[in-house]
Amino acid sequence: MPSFPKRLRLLSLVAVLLIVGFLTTSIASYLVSRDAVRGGIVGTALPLTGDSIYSEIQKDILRPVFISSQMAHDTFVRDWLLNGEKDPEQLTRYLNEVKTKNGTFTSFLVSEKTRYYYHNSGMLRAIEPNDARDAWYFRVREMNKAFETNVDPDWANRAKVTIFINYQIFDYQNRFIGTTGVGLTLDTMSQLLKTYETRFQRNIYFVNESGQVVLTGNSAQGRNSILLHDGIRDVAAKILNHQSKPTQLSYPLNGQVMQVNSRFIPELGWYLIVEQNETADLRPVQRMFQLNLLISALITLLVLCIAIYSINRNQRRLEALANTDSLTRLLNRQAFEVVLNQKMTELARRPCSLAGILIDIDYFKVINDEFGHLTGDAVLRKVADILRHTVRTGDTLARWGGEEFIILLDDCPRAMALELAEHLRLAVANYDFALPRATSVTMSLGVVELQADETEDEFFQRADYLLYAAKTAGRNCVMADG
Ligand SMILES: Nc1nc2c(ncn2[C@@H]2O[C@H](COP(=O)(O)OP(=O)(O)OP(=O)(O)O)[C@@H](O)[C@H]2O)c(=O)[nH]1
Repeated sequence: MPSFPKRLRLLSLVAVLLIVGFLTTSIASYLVSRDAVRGGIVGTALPLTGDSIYSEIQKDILRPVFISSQMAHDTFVRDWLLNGEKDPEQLTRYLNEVKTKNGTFTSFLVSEKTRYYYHNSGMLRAIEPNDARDAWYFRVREMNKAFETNVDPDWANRAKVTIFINYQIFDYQNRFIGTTGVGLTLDTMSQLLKTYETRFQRNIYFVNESGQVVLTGNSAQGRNSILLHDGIRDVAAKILNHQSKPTQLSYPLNGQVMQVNSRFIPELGWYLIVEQNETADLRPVQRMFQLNLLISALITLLVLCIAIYSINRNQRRLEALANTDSLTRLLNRQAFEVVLNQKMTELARRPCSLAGILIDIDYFKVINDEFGHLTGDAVLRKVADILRHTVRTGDTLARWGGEEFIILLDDCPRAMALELAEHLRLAVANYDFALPRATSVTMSLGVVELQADETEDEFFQRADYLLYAAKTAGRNCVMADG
């Protein structure tokens, strides 16, 4: 059985192995799950959200492009311009009809000849080359494509930010005669962003080429520029890269990690930014990690408890085996000597009477020789049983060796010890061991009372002497000192 420090070392080793094993598997599975969640956000969730919003936006922009194209090719529009813009009411009705039917925010026409700006609510004013608000017209006039998408404030509608589709109008000889189109309010897109934000729990917003937040659902409200905002400003330069290919970035914010997916939308000249705090998605993984650790700690504790219990139980069993005589199940000589030592120490502190009875089976060799060793063993076992059942509880009975037994009687004066010895002698002598030829088994006994200042050896010597005296006196008798 390992000694206490050895046991402690063994248990520590088991604990360390379990802890290291559990920690390694828990951490490894946490890292794998975390990477899977992160991979899901970065590789799938954010790009998909970006793609969905982008396609929604394209849909929203393509429809007005189609409406504007129809307006630019409408024979009524072209004839009305070519016929000298005679009845502005007629055009206003037309523009109003386009707006109402298609649910656009505004519809307009600018004549190249008169430079008048016609609006669905009537003729607004003449546009001026030097007016910054009208710069768009002179740009459209010169461009080599049929239309452009322009995000500008709508001056006819309290400068509300609007997406305009500016479509060139040509006469039947392909000469430029004006520009027409519709405007869309950004409210629809803002609503779309809000819906996506709520559904996917992500921040979705647009910034222009200089990083200003131009359109948001709810999340980026209050943000002016991504160049100034904590966290994202570290990656702002990488976002504003003019690439329509989606860019995937991440930045730390208040000890958490934000994953960002951004893409340039050429139709708008804006960047669509989809952001997600990965911490929220990682929370279940972290909770699972904590649960794993807790279970690991409990298992480690349980294993240690079982190990301690088994070690102690085995130790007790081994100690019992080491102290017990295997044939008779009585204490052996070593165990008896330990008990005697304890009793003598106690006696020094608290004087009281202590007696001993040394017992030897008479002519045991004859039993062995006549009936065999197995019968001899059986007799020894039976004598031990008789002694065990006859001594008082609290008395210490042991096999002293061979066919000898010893009893230590606590708090027992000589007379009482003598009485017990006689009782034992008779119990064995009268017992039928069922040996052939009705052979009886008898014992000789020596009874001693421990004297003050007597050593253990002296005590045994006297007991031995008295036993010898009983033998020489004819056996099957008890001899006591005094
Ligand atoms: N069967 C058996 N015999 C044992 C055991 N231990 C000792 N013996 C035998 O016990 C016998 C003891 O014999 P002796 O010491 O000569 O004494 P005795 O024959 O009992 O004669 P007295 O003591 O003089 O009455 C020996 O033959 C031992 O071999 C045991 O565990 N089993």
